[in-house]
Amino acid sequence: MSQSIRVAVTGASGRMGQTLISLVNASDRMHLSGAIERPGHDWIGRDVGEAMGGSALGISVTDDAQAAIAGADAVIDFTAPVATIQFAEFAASAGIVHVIGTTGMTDDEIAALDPFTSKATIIRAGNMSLGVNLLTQLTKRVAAALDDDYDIEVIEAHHNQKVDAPSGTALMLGEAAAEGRGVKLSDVADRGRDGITGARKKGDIGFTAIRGGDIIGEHDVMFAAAGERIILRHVASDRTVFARGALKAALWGQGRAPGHYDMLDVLGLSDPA
Ligand SMILES: NC(=O)C1=CN([C@@H]2O[C@H](COP(=O)(O)OP(=O)(O)OC[C@H]3O[C@@H](n4cnc5c(N)ncnc54)[C@H](OP(=O)(O)O)[C@@H]3O)[C@@H](O)[C@H]2O)C=CC1
Ligand SMILES: O=C(O)C1=N[C@H](C(=O)O)C[C@H](O)C1
Repeated sequence: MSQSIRVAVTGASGRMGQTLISLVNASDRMHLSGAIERPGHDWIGRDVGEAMGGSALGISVTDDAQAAIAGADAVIDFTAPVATIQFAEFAASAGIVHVIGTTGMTDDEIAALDPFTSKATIIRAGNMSLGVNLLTQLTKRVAAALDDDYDIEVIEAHHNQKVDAPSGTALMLGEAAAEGRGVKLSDVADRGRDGITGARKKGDIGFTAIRGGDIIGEHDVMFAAAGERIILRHVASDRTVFARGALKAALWGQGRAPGHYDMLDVLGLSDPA
């Protein structure tokens, strides 16, 4: 049997942080070596299992991210863009795997990861579930098969605490649709309709974001034409679908050359070169 890998989790108190810690703890292929929160957080110094309302796990929550990352084989990070860039620097110094689920990163923030990809094995995706990654491939195929008589709309729904829109997943699906159509998403994205917008521009890819209650994550890609609509849909009803993908990525990255990968690489769903 291969050795159990050491995993540090950032944003330990967060929705994803807690889901990840539970799954890492239940895995026989990895164990929790660090639980990171920001300085001043009231979990700092507490046993993370107890802070989560369960039994002790023997790991105290720390605000020393650099030390926790240096003592891990992989860091799994679902936090916020500025924090993620800092964690990538620490992952590069340690030469380990950095699994990034954080969304809402601007193009400049994504580019800020570049210097670290020569030393860290970065695996980043706006959605780590198998279902959504498969859906991106289906979206690309359908978009390639249809002409622009079919208006493409991406509709997403999330809980009322989500801070970024459109969701990372919606942008992945929009990119896939644009790629299938042979256009650049930045040239055709319509991201904020309000007021007298005028008629829909042919060829645009529209985005709509719903926020409410405890919705975990729902995404539709609609292809709407005169007389018919095709709707591709993914519904997440449990955050473990994202966490399972992240754990898979942490394992896949072990021994892999430094670089910037995505979940299609991990899942073997990338198009052949
Ligand atoms: N790729 C995917 O499959 C998925 C991605 N996500 C993304 O993951 C991110 C987190 O989502 P979620 O867990 O719901 O959010 P939460 O707000 O529940 O958790 C975020 C955590 O990160 C912590 N954090 C923020 N900034 C820092 C920092 N500078 N240093 C250390 N910790 C920090 C927060 O601490 P504090 O409370 O003190 O701010 C909090 O504990 C979002 O970007 C979300 O879109 C979510 C689900 C799936
Ligand atoms: O913030 C969330 O909750 C989620 N974020 C990701 C996104 O922005 O797409 C993935 C998932 O939909 C949940």
